[in-house]
Amino acid sequence: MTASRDESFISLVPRLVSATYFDEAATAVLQAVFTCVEEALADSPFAGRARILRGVVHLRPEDSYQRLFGVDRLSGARIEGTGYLTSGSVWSWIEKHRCSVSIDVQRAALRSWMPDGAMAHRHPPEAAGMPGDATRERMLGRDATHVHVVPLRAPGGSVDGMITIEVSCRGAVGLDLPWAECHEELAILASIAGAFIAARALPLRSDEPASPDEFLPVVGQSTAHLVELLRAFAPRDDTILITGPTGAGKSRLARWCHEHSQRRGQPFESLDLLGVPEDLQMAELFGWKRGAFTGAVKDNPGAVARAAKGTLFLDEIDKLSLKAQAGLLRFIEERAYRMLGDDGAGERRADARLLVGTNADLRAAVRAGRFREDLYYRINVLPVRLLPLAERLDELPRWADYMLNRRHQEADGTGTARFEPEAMKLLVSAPWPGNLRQLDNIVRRAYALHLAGQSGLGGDLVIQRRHVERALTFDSDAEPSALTKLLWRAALSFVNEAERRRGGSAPLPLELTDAFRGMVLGAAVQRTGNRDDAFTLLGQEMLLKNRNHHRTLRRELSRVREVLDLLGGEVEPDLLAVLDADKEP
Ligand SMILES: Nc1ncnc2c1ncn2[C@@H]1O[C@H](COP(=O)(O)OP(=O)(O)OP(=O)(O)O)[C@@H](O)[C@H]1O
Repeated sequence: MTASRDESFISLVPRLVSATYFDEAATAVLQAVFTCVEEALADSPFAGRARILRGVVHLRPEDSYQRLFGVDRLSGARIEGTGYLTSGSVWSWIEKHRCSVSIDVQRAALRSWMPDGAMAHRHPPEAAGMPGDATRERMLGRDATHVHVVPLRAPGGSVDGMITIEVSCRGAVGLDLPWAECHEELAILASIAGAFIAARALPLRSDEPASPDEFLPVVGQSTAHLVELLRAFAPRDDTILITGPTGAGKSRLARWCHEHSQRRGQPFESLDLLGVPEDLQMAELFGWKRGAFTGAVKDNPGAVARAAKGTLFLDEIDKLSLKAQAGLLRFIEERAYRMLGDDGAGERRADARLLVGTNADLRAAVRAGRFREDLYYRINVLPVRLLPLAERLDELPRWADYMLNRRHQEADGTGTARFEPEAMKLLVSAPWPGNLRQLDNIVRRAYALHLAGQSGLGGDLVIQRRHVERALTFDSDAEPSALTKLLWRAALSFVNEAERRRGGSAPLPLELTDAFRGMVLGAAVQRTGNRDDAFTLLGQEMLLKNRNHHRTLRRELSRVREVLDLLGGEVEPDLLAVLDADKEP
């Protein structure tokens, strides 16, 4: 190692230790990287012909959060936005193999420097790890003919990000820049950077604080860096994967991304896959032609077509069947799809930007074989994680105030509404497993309790501690809100089906929802194993007293049969067992 390389290594650690912001640390790392590469270039046949254009440090550990910072070598200017992100295929390749890669952009050749130092491969253009044509075009468009990517990884740890160096050397197409001479030193630099940067989760220095708006009314310290990132990601057309617990606000954040993209003003279509049975997912996504299946009485364009020119948010993506995963992958790769039952026109195309949400661990789903690995990497281009409310309590008072005032406006109240300090303290100290959705419910309940105790809506309104206390007591079991959510989803599924049958010979009238009573009774019989206990459990002692419950159960279950006959398809084995038992003499 030369003296100046030595120096840059030695000075790197204290600079990383004293850095308070991510960009300071990234700048220190990139300066050491530039020194290392420039010395290798100076000792090579490309001396004077090859020049470093820029370097980028990109942090993306475990999909939880990201930081991106780059430096233009010539001007020293900070590189903004995510336009310089190396492609998702490179990321998945280095993450999988923990190797550095060198890309000859014009020749579309890729060399992997495996960590054991022994192997170096060349790959044909279509091989895994190679950036796609569009990304290579973009690289060439900014004069980058050679790109070297090093995994950012603390010794022995997982891959937490990558360092990318872009070099311009038009005369070196098909020739190796001196990566062989410097890739090991770069790997050492990256491991020092990994140990200090990834572990410390340094914040981004933000010139302009993220400002709240209609779609994201509260941006506190906890989410400021996330919003910073999203401001960079939202305008791009890449897929954003929003992970986070239920009720944390993923759908709203997706809408925010749409409103901050060039597609704003175009359709925003949201499809929650939890509410769509697996055998209908392809149809809901890609549409169907009349007669494609029983009950398809008229054409339906599907979510992808409805989102054309705009954005499609697919929530609960982990619920996608393997068949629909294959369809979605094809749509992402080729923007092409086929409507169900469309044998004539065949292939259709739609330009829809994809945003996806999930509450599940998609990596675990990939390992378990429930989620396709290739699709995972396709949707995991820009992953962001929304924290549970319990981890952003600094924002809770503002959320509570915002939700209260929104409720007050909806109720046509005049003046302002606020929580007294003791009431707010109680909110901050409560557990929030249901996140923002639960908070919204509590706020609404406390508001209703307050109104119940006074005559009108006039004047300023102060919610007291006792109202919050009572609202929280009702809510002490988080289950009811989960049930409400599921009931709502069932209602949406029902309406979806009714829409599908609109105008057909077998419509879906509202009366069929009465079958729900029968299903609940059936579930209770199945759970308790005994009709008397089931009716007692559901507060029907009167029927038991008169011994009328057998007749009631029979009547309710016959409604269930009616719905099942109309809808067709598979029936849950437990429900089938209850129905069969009812037939027995
Ligand atoms: N930006 C926001 N503005 C106003 N209310 C919000 C916002 N984000 C979340 N909420 C409240 O939280 C509720 C849940 O939000 P959202 O549906 O976006 O969460 P989610 O994470 O997508 O939930 P799930 O995973 O259960 O679908 C909303 O109905 C609303 O009451």
